[in-house]
Amino acid sequence: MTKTPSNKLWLYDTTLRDGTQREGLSVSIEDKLRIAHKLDELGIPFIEGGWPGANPKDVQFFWQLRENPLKQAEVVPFCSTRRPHTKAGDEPMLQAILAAGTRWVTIFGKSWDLHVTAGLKTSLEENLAMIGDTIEYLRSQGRRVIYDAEHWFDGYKQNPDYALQTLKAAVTAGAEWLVLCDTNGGTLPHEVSQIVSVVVKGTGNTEETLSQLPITNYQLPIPQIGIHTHNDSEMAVANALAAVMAGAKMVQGTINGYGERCGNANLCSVIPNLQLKLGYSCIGEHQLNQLTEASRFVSEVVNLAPDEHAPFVGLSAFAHKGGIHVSAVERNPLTYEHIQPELVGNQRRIVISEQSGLSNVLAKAKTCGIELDKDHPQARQILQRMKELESEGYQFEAAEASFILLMYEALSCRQQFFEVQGFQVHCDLVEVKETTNSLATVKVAVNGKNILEAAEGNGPVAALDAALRKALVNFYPQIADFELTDYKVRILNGNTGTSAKTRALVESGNGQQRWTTVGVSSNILEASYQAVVEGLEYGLLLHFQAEKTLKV
Ligand SMILES: CC(=O)SCCNC(=O)CCNC(=O)[C@H](O)C(C)(C)COP(=O)(O)OP(=O)(O)OC[C@H]1O[C@@H](n2cnc3c(N)ncnc32)[C@H](O)[C@@H]1OP(=O)(O)O
Ligand SMILES: CC(=O)C(=O)O
Repeated sequence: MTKTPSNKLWLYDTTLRDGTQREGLSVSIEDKLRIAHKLDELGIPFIEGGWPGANPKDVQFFWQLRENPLKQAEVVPFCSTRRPHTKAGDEPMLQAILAAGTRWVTIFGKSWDLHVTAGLKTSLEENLAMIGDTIEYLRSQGRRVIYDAEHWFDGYKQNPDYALQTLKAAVTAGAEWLVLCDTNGGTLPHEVSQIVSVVVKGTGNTEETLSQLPITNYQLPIPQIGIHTHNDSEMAVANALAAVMAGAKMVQGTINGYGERCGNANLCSVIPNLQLKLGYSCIGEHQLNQLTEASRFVSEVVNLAPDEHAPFVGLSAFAHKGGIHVSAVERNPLTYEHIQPELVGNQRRIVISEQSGLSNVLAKAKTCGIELDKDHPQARQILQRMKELESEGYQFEAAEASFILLMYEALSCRQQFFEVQGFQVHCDLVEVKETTNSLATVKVAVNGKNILEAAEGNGPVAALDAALRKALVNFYPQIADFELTDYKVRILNGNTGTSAKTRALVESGNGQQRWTTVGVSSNILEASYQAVVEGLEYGLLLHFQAEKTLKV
């Protein structure tokens, strides 16, 4: 007999149901299966898989999951109560969730009298019967029931007596969890605290009473309270935390906060806040430190760019740019970090820019294996040169590879793999059916040999890149693995018309790593050429210095 720790919380992920109600997010069955297995690995105990009666994909999902079941999580289908004036047993939707073959099911019903009369167009009594009959029927079929009280907070504010009657109908019929939903996302944390406290007291399951009960194997007295919040007032996470602090034991949310309209409570923020700040127990420590990876995995699968500024799991969540910050963080990370990034699987990053001080340069040098200190004669020179270039339009925070080359240059250890002696680009403006319309010629010197090469491309930068590779590949065969993966151009002072300066950012890769280089000029080709050349140079540098630590 294990006594349930009073700090134990149950997470309920609805990425595969409410998350897919986000505009612009659509997943295949394979995507859903991959995400479900990832959430299972993360230790989420309840995973809402979809609404099987609503579309064929969700039916298939539950069938396919049986062939490759989850290790620890309960997968849960979701459905509404029966329709007005029907029999629960005759409802095809309820048959569909039974056919999903799960232990648990989630049913949502109406708490707000307005929704009953204006939405369902039925009587308040009939809505109570719909909730009760549906849950009773599912219980009679051997299912355990989570009841989502839709529009709970709005309903309670308008007509508390009726809202409480809906919960009573659910509990009397056998629901084990009552999940209070802030469906429209308009409730504020102080209201959530107050209203959840009322319901928790009503169940008799306050922290004081719970601590005196002989609770075994994580079984809590029935019913327990859960929370499901939406982010329309940007309060979803705060409201979920407020509900837990008022006694809720289940938190529903989604990875990356995906969900209808402005989204749901973001579990990537809810979990570390609960676990690291409030001392609740949700998932294992070894699972918490997979949170960043899980967040990025899900954004990759659903094909949405990750939010780089997301708390806890974003690329910038522990990125330090201001020189004052970097100086202090290098001495003690607590000065500018609210948690250790590694606890959630993230990492500290130092950003180089005109906001940098010497500390940024030293920290960045260290990540390249270069041991510099503040008294090193070249350290301040690197900082000053970088700031001068930033004032001319270069941007190193997005182009670390160019900054590293600049550092090597200042330290007189920049290896010259090749020297570009000139280039020409010819653009064919005549409309042709073929995609090729640019021709570049380059003159390069390698190891004292002069090479003249030409290549075509579907644009001038592609042609230039191809000509350079052609000229160099015989000397450096690894160049065959390099590819230009992204190219961005920004006009820096647009009000000067065609004489404006251009910044070109080129992202290159070698199949294992990616790096970005920058060029700036009033000539767009010249800016692109600088970035392309540095891209090739940095790729070679990575290749030749892969294992070498440079000591200056
Ligand atoms: C708060 C939430 O997020 S709830 C989940 C919302 N998610 C979705 O709606 C996604 C999946 N939905 C669907 O695929 C479809 O809407 C379906 C299959 C569920 C229903 O489709 P349709 O039968 O064509 O109905 P439609 O979508 O137009 O309207 C919803 C119906 O559900 C009824 N309904 C809404 N809530 C409930 C409820 N709690 N209990 C019973 N019926 C309900 C509405 O009254 C309406 O019925 P009516 O058309 O007989 O008046
Ligand atoms: C159930 C649900 O998704 C909601 O009320 O928002």
